[in-house]
Amino acid sequence: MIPITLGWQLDTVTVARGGKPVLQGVSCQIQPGRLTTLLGCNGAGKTSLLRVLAGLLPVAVGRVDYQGQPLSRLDAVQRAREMAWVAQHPDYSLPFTVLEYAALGRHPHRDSWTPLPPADRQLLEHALQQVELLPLMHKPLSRLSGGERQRAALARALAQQTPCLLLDEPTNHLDLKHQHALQRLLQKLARTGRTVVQVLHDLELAARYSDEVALLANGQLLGWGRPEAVLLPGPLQRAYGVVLTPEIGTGHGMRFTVGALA
Ligand SMILES: Nc1ncnc2c1ncn2[C@@H]1O[C@H](COP(=O)(O)OP(=O)(O)OP(=O)(O)O)[C@@H](O)[C@H]1O
Repeated sequence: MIPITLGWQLDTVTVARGGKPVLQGVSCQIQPGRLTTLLGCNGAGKTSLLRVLAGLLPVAVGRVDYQGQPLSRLDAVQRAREMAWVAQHPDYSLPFTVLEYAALGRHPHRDSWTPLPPADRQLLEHALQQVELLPLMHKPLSRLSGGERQRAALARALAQQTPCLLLDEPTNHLDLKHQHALQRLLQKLARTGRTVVQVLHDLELAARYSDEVALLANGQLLGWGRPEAVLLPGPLQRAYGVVLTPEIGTGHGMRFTVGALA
């Protein structure tokens, strides 16, 4: 029987950057309807893995399938209709207002030379509302705070209306309230069938909201699954090089106590 494969299926993926392996033998399946968080220390390979999922980084060895087909069969426009991408450092140098910047998300769906149809305008306003930026829609990007710019990048991705969202440290620059609001929004999007994959550094935020976490170290996958099954003292120490003691809280995910630093 042929297994039904949805989302991404990675089989022993190895990737090199600058002649050095940055992902080694990574195998996993990312299914729709889940919020998945990639964790690990600086340089562990999280962004590289996210770029592989987006089709932005060639795979030296192994196989990446998306919706049961090799991902490489999709061209850039097809990928942009399937996956919205928020980079770790989005380009905010464009001389655009917030609304114009968010409208970039509609490009994969239309001819750039046609005016924005009314339905697109509604989508954009909804996306801006989801990240609480509607009151700033006519403000130039150059005059936004760091957190407001980050939310503009998220609005652009939401406006793209893709089945999948790939977000590299989407909580960068966000205050506490907006970090939690964003995680709740991502959880809600996953509940409606979207595939959401993000990179985070905050273990407690990841454990509280993610359906699944992936723990990476030196380009290898140490674990993939429910946060409480993966974020255990042994793998955490291997991944972060510090003693981390997890505690399962009541209704609020997990807490992590950091031991003495060497
Ligand atoms: N453009 C590049 N050329 C060569 N090597 C790169 C490039 N980008 C990243 N690397 C290397 O690939 C490895 C993995 O980097 P990656 O960006 O995937 O890590 P990360 O887990 O996302 O780290 P961080 O938490 O610091 O963002 C690192 O050793 C890094 O130095």
